[in-house]
Amino acid sequence: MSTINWQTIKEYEDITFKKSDGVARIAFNRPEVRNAFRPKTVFELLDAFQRAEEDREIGVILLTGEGPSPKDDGWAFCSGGDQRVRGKFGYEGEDRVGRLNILEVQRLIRFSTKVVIAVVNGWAVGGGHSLHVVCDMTIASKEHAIFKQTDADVASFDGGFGSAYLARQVGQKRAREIFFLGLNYSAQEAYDMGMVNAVVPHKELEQFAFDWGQEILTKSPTAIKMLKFSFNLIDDGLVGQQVFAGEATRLAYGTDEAEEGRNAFLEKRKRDFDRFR
Ligand SMILES: CC(C)(COP(=O)(O)OP(=O)(O)OC[C@H]1O[C@@H](n2cnc3c(N)ncnc32)[C@H](O)[C@@H]1OP(=O)(O)O)[C@@H](O)C(=O)NCCC(=O)NCCSC(=O)c1cc(O)c2ccccc2c1O
Repeated sequence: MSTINWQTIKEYEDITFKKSDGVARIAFNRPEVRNAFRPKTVFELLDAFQRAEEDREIGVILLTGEGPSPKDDGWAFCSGGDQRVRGKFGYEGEDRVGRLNILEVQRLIRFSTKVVIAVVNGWAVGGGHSLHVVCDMTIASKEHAIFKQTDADVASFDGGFGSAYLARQVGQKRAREIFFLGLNYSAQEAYDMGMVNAVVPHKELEQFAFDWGQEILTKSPTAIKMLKFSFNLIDDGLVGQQVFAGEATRLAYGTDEAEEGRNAFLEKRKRDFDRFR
């Protein structure tokens, strides 16, 4: 068991962002509304995920929710879009622009070169459920995690990762049940279905997730990154190929052969790749 020493990286209003020994922790911080997100929350998430992506010390990102609620002690990972600010064209901030910008967060998680783990400490509902789905792994609180897909209740539908990728995890029949009925599922039920990796007593949840992070950090970062994009590739089409190929290009840039190509151009001389055949 490793000691956690969270240090705040940046202060935000709707989220918290900390790191300790190579592991970042990004958490929703609106526990009074079960950590529902508004556009401001999402802008802050985008900023934190981008910072975590570019921080070379960080190899693993935990996504979780602050809690419990000061109102009633209820725990939440995330209850999806804040329905109080939903307009005709999406979720509105002070500028009144309607946004569905949580989809950008989903893409950052999906295409992150780091391993992203959902640490589900309470309700994972609607768009919050979709976020756990898109994370690389999910660790759930035995006592407090509840998985529920309410999209159809509020006339919304995540037709991307939230549903289609969920079906990859739990199978078509179960995924349709989750969306069409909107039932509550415990951590153990979610584990049995294949959408949760581990069920952990609430008090040990964060330490457990942090320890998994430490284990992942002992492994080759290049291998982990290429494995993640290999897992993604079959479902991500040409974009998946682009992401995977981008990392292949990065690896190629590190070779003497690539240096010869660049140097010959810069030195205005004939390129010579003979020694690389
Ligand atoms: C999450 C719950 C099941 C929890 O139930 P519980 O009984 O424990 O708690 P309360 O219902 O009393 O809630 C406490 C308090 O929080 C407020 N609240 C909870 N969730 C939200 C929310 N999402 N938005 C606004 N406010 C919320 C609740 O009103 C209470 O406030 P008080 O003032 O009364 O104390 C239950 O709360 C629940 O079902 N919540 C709603 C879940 C939901 O439907 N979420 C939206 C789904 S749609 C979505 O998230 C979504 C977003 C996107 O951006 C998309 C983009 C593109 C495609 C799809 C998208 C999408 O589907």
